[in-house]
Amino acid sequence: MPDVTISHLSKKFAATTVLHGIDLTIRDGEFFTLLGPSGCGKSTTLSCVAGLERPTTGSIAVGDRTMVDTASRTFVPPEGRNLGMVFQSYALWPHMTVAQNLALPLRIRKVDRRRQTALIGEALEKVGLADMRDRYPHQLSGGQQQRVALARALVYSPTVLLLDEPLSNLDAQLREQARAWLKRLQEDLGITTVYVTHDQEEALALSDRIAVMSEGHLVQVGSPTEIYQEPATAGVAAFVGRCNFLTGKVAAASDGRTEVVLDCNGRRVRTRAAKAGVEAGQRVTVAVRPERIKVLTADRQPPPDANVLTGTVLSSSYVGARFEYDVRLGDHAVQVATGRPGLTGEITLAVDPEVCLLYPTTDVVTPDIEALTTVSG
Ligand SMILES: Nc1ncnc2c1ncn2[C@@H]1O[C@H](COP(=O)(O)OP(=O)(O)OP(=O)(O)O)[C@@H](O)[C@H]1O
Repeated sequence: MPDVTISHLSKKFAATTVLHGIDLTIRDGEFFTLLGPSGCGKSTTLSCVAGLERPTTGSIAVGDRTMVDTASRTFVPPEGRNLGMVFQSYALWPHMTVAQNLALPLRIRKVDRRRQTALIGEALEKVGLADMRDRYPHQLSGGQQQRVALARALVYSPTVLLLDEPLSNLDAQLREQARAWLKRLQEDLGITTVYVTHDQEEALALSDRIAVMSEGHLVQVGSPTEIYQEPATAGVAAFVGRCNFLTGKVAAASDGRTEVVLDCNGRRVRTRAAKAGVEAGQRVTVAVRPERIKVLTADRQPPPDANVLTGTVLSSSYVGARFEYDVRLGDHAVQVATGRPGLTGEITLAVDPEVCLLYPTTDVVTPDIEALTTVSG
């Protein structure tokens, strides 16, 4: 299976630029996800790969085949690209059976009848629907319709699979099952896959690598663990998973550690070094995931290097696998996720400097203590 190489891809709609020079290589056999909030340009990028949109500038190649290059005025139409596509609306023809729906792309490609029957059988086998070929779409569940759409994208052996929010019409439980199934299928087929979603959990669960997009730019490209544990910006930390943000001022910065005086309670905390480097006196944002904050009890001593902070529990909720607490820290609140039930009143928190990420920005909104106090009564 080939790589997909996107170079200097820009797209304007009238006077508005929605993609600003995207450079990206999606590797052979990779499950690659474009992740970002609504309107950031994920679908437009995918549509440019599919040939449904023409870039304003830039080029896209699949393997060594150039699909579009604005410099040399090359443009291969969608039907000439041999890419499989599945969209949010499965777009199955309601008046055609499953087999007839799958036959359509084969007829367009002038595959002979006998070969069509064999290919349709194989594709339905792959998605586990071999016995449903004569059903109409309305006789199938949402999950089955989604599989038919996938089978239709696979039936002509595309070189790359392009999936635009294909699971978003399924209910939560079905969606999780479909996610696991899709991941296994993609691995079995080894097909290079470009997946578009705004659902960060889905992206983390499915992908080999993720590109986080914001306002037509790529902000970070990395494995799910890199994106979650080493977010490149406070914006990525906020978008992927939950995160606490505390603002403050750098007191001292030395190799590997930075000391920050927090605005919320005037306490000094040690953090990791900022990626971009910071100077004493600079305003910064400290970001910590809720599950990285440890709750100390009498029998549990803080690790030697940890930041130790006291706070007051404002509210708690039980979410099945863990308890979540809103904890007042000075005039701010932080979220703490832990297995410990029944925490109330004043508690002591330990935070390893290694899990305190530091960003030279103060642009992330911190939780409003008034709102939390009101909610908790
Ligand atoms: N045909 C079009 N004409 C004008 N503007 C468009 C067109 N298609 C997309 N846009 C604009 O381009 C921007 C990016 O849209 P795009 O659909 O790529 O975003 P997205 O990240 O996929 O969002 P969503 O998750 O909501 O689908 C948006 O501001 C959108 O309004």
